[in-house]
Amino acid sequence: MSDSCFLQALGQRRSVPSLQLGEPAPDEATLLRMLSAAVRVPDHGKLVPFRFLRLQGEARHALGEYLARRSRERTPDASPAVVEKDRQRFSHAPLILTVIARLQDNPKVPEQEQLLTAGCVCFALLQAAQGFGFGAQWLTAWMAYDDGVARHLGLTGNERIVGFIHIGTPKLQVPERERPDPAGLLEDWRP
Ligand SMILES: Cc1cc2nc3c(=O)[nH]c(=O)nc-3n(C[C@H](O)[C@H](O)[C@H](O)COP(=O)(O)O)c2cc1C
Repeated sequence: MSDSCFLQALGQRRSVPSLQLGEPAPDEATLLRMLSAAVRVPDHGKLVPFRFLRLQGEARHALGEYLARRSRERTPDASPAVVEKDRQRFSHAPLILTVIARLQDNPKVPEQEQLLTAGCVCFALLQAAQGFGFGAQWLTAWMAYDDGVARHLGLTGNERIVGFIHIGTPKLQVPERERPDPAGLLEDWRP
């Protein structure tokens, strides 16, 4: 990829809402190439403070059934529409990669940096998915922060869900949305 293609890709990155993601998902070889891109993140101390948990096929629907139960447990007066939304959350995109931060005690690398590295992995996955012609969206919602969900997915005590990266083939071209004006965010520090 020439520099200009690379810069063009950076300038065109956008998410595709999970509801608009359908089959096919990346095949195994493509997925591994996407993961190779995603693991090339800045990583202080080379701790590799992340791992991936793949959700695909029937496992997505089984997780949806659990989420519906958990949703009712958390909010007994949740409306049927809310519970149904939770049941369906993982049923749209054909592939969801759960990016899990593995937090380690390290005198030089605080937890925040390890979480940031795992966040970079999420962003790199979005870029890689788009680069391979797929669409992707980084979602969290309550299920990323719920202890019951974490246990259900087999996380250990030092692990955190940083994002569910929904990946598939876009069903439509997503319109551009307004972006911040970078010049307005830039200041010079003056002593
Ligand atoms: C950590 C994180 C969590 C997010 N969780 C959600 C979410 O639960 N629901 C949602 O609609 N968007 C969520 N988003 C926003 C989408 O990933 C995405 O940024 C948004 O759809 C706008 O698209 P864009 O990436 O093209 O700007 C989240 C973003 C981040 C960084």
